[in-house]
Amino acid sequence: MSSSIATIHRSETTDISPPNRFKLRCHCRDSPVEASLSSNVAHNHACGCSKCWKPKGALFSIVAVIPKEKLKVSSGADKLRVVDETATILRHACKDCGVHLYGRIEKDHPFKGLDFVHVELSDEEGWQEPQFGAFVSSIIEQGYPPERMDEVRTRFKSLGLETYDALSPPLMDAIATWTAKKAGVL
Ligand SMILES: N[C@@H](CCC(=O)N[C@@H](CS)C(=O)NCC(=O)O)C(=O)O
Ligand SMILES: [Zn+2]
Ligand SMILES: [Zn+2]
Repeated sequence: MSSSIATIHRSETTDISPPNRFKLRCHCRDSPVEASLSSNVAHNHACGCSKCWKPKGALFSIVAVIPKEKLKVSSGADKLRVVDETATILRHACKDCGVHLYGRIEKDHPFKGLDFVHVELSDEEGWQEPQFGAFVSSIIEQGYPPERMDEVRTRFKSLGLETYDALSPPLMDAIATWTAKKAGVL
């Protein structure tokens, strides 16, 4: 891994014992796809972008990262397909119910080595709480009335969460630092 950001994430995640106890499951009643996670997640947040999976009717996705070696597809791997092969995050969805089990980055990128996951797909408690709202303005692109954005941002504030129209400043700084190092200007 060329970037330090995955190291940062790794130091923030905690191993869970016994390994593979925590499972994410798709919404299929029969033979759900299962991913087993062996650590907690980091940078959990609400994402308003159009690409991250959210339950029907939800305005935001809840999405976090976990080192990819901490995630194993433990059942139903044959039902997974990549939603968009051209995206940076290769989101692996169940072809029957559409739920995204994990998103992985294969190309050179500051977040390569981290998988994107939705902990609401787990029955367990104790996951990191959402830390901020990201890509908030993107909900307008999906039909949300722009004149009602104040309500959305106020709701986040009432939950003690900042809102951003990209990622949070520390994550944007980490991406920019990676890019600057790659370009040789840092
Ligand atoms: N406004 C766009 C934003 C999409 C976007 O840039 N999403 C971010 C947050 S998940 C991203 O990192 N995307 C990379 C990818 O989807 O591969 C949308 O709503 O579709
Ligand atoms: Zn499914
Ligand atoms: Zn997103």
